[in-house]
Amino acid sequence: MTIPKAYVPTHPELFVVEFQPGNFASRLVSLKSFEAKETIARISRFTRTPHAAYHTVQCGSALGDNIELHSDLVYVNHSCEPNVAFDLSSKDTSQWHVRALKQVKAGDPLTFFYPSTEWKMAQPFDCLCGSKTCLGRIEGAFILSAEELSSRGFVNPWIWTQLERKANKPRVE
Ligand SMILES: C[S@@+](CC[C@H](N)C(=O)[O-])C[C@H]1O[C@@H](n2cnc3c(N)ncnc32)[C@H](O)[C@@H]1O
Repeated sequence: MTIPKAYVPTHPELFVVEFQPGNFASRLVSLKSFEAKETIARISRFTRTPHAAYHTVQCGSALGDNIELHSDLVYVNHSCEPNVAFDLSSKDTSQWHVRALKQVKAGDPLTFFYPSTEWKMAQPFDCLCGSKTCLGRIEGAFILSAEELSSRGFVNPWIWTQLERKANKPRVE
């Protein structure tokens, strides 16, 4: 994504967006260090949308439970070994936040595990995270096992609910 014409940084004290030419190659880099479990930012600038897209984040298990981020947080890429969690588990949306899963140093790109929010992604992609436990194609949680999910630090509750539903669904022969 190239720099959008009207771009204004939303968290200039916390992050910088490194815009890269080419398809979806931009990323969000931390300007500060954070300890594991520390809250990095509230997820506060968003609107609900019924339409899932590559830039939306799922926030529940009902059809249309998606939010559109109107902040630099939209540039957080996926990693199979993420350093932050997008925690939208509270019923109180003012509690939704991004939290460090491990130590984050100034200069580190921020990454979260997309299947921790997304059951079935609108736009799957081949992961370039380069981690040892990289899953390859990222399509959402629906094709992953409980083991593959639970080793990523944090997964939102609706993903566990949807996984349970899938496991209890009678198979159609
Ligand atoms: C919400 S955007 C994140 C910001 C994006 N990098 C950009 O330049 O706009 C999500 C898209 O970024 C790309 N992306 C994110 N993480 C990736 C990864 N680990 N490997 C390859 N592409 C990734 C995918 O195209 C994905 O659909």
